[in-house]
Amino acid sequence: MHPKIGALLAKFPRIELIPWETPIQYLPRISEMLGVEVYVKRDDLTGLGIGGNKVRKLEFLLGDALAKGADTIITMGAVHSNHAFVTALAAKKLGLDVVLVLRGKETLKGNYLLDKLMGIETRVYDVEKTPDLILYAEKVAKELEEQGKKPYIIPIGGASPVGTLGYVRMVGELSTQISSLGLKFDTIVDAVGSGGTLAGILLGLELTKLEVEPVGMAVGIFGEKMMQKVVDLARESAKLLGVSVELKEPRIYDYSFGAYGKIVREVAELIRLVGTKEGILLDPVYTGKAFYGLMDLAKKGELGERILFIHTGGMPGIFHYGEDMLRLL
Ligand SMILES: Cc1ncc(COP(=O)(O)O)c(CNC2(C(=O)O)CC2)c1O
Repeated sequence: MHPKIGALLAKFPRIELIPWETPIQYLPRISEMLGVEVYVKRDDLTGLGIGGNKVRKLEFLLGDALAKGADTIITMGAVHSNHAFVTALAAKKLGLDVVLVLRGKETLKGNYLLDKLMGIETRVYDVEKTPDLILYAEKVAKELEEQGKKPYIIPIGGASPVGTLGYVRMVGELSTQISSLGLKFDTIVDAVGSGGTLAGILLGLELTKLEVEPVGMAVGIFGEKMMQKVVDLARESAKLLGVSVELKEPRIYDYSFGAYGKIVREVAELIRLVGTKEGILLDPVYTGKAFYGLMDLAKKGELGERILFIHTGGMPGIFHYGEDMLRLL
């Protein structure tokens, strides 16, 4: 762990949910296809339940919830939400109650099937966008308070200054890994949904002075608001840490293929390619779109000679949308 990052984060309550460092893996056959070196940081292997990037954020978010005496966790997402399921599983593991406030159709596939299998309480609402759920989540919190419970609301994707510390810590872990491997990366690429992961990477790179350019691949329609959210989150986390930093806007590209959650043939083909070439499974909502963007830009020479992809998990999405993808292949 980078000493400066370790020292800064030591003052925040953190529950260890990831008992190891996630590995960095070279992708020889994808690298050969692209003519540049591609590595992947296996944050799909963070280990709690379905793993993924949210577990890093939850170490600090659930640490904060417990420090504040919470007994019930509320969070939000689409019914296919990786974040919602892994939050619920971590909360249950820590002996906390949990209510998931979700949007969409109750489909017993992927994460929603896991929610039900684990006996997690879900409230599903027919709203357009996940932020529309905030009001419902606040109502659930009020209802719980009237029952004498102490609820703690985790925002969509865990995208808050406290949650962002999870990816500041990831960069602290990464910096010692790459110096012992003697590797220097030109770019670090991740999927952008609620923006917290990229925000943490942005701040972590600034604090460690690691000379790697962060590049985001937005999987929802990307607009100026998203960029602002990433930079604001990084700034608020810096304030939380009590550090003043100069933060440059990262490059963020729109690889949503027109809409968040839209299942497209190009990504189904990409998932099959990476799966059969490297034995690594990507998902159709997040990491498949982000890796498509990585390959697209790498072919144009826009990501440098050595690229690190953060595999942020999302496996259940393959089972939620598997039939849709098969019909496209
Ligand atoms: C597998 C996977 N990879 C990347 C991301 C994007 O991370 P950020 O939300 O931190 O930008 C998600 C998010 N998922 C959300 C969810 O509800 O699951 C927050 C949107 C993800 O699940």
